[in-house]
Amino acid sequence: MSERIPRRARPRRFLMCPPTYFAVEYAINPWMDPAVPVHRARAVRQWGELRSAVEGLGHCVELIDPVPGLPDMVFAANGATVIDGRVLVASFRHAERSGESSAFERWFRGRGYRPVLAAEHVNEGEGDHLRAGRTVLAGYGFRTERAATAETARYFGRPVVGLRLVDPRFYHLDTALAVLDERTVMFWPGAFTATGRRRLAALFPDLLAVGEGDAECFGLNAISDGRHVVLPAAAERTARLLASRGFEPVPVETDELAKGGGGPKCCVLELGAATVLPAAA
Ligand SMILES: CN(C)C(=N)NCCC[C@H](N)C(=O)O
Repeated sequence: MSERIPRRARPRRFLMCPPTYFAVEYAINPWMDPAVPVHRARAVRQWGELRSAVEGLGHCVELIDPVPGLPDMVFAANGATVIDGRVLVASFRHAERSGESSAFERWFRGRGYRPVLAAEHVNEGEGDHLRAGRTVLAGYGFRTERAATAETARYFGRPVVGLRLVDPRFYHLDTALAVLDERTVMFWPGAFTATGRRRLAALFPDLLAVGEGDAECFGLNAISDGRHVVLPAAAERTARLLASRGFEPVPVETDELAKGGGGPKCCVLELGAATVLPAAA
């Protein structure tokens, strides 16, 4: 199953937030250590390269203004979940990030998105909600709460499959699993319960397991358009696995941003399909 499968890129629109105020001033995940210096200029450069890589694949990037005092806002994927133009604005687990909700809500309302709803339950947006065809995979346990699953299903009118996360290093679903296309998912099995692993196996004919080492360098925090997969350069085994399946890995350096506990996917929030054709497809 593999190299011969023709992979088709789907152009998307993404929302990103420049890391103007990026810093590690508190620790709300196991990767953050305020004692380790952050080189903001390097983070800004890596973020710029990520943006260029995404745009270079033919995707559109829109920007939200960063807000002083919200150093994690660069991880825009957490700001909301957007499906078919409906917006469910995140409600953050930690007070340190709660100010981001109103910034994202204002952005969506200002751009004319409707409806826009502030989530009632703790719900960290696309960090824990990944689409696979009509189904939404919903991680819960560390950030998003289990009750959010029902709210997400009601609001979007889509089947939502809850997946409990069990390893605190992989506190958001998109640190432990990447949807490559409607039938192909890659994941690190150790981040899930036996029930979760069974659910994934039942849903995806092509379920690719990656090793713990690549998961630890955020190799699963990848952006797939169905053909190209943007992922951290350090995840070399994952890149080889993807290539063997006919995907085109696009490595980027994001180790400075990783000090905040995220990778490439954390920095982009999907807004929907783009109308332009991808240059690289
Ligand atoms: C995949 N996504 C969106 C993430 N994993 N987000 C990174 C969030 C990092 C932030 N310091 C936090 O701990 O919330």
